[in-house]
Amino acid sequence: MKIIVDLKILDDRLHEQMPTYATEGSAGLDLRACIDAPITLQPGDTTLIPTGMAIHLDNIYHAALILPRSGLGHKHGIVLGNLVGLIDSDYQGQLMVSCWNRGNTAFELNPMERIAQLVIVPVLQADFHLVDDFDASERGEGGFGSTGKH
Ligand SMILES: O=c1ccn([C@H]2C[C@H](O)[C@@H](COP(=O)(O)OP(=O)(O)OP(=O)(O)O)O2)c(=O)[nH]1
Ligand SMILES: [Mg+2]
Repeated sequence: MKIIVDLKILDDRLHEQMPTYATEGSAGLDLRACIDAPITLQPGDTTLIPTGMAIHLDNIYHAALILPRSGLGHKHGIVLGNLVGLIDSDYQGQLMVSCWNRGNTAFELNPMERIAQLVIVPVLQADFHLVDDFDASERGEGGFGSTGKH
């Protein structure tokens, strides 16, 4: 489904490099590192990177997720310090990416490099109905491998 989302550009360089879906079927928009000079991320380092943009989803049934890019994560160990970023629908600040070098070699992050991706997702909010017992389900309380390995 397509929705319209308010977006503010906070870094002029983005006017030339607006976030776009790379292909018609892309789920994520790549976010760029709006930094002024290259940053070297040593193994184990985590640093907060500004993306130069803000969005206001303005709908309690929408959220956005910041996810790693698979190439950076798999080949270079560059993932997110918070594993996944959750952007609330009422957040109006700059989108920030916590960049973590979980690998064992240094990584140079260059200005305007695509570092992570943003996926907009639907959300359900719950009102909780307190109960003493649940209606029985097939799984019950089994988890953590309770169904076996194969
Ligand atoms: O990777 C991220 C994660 C969060 N945020 C922004 C948007 C989000 O709506 C806000 C708060 O995020 P979260 O609720 O995950 O952080 P918190 O540590 O619980 O902070 P708060 O007390 O502000 O909710 O920070 C980012 O820009 N990037
Ligand atoms: Mg929070």
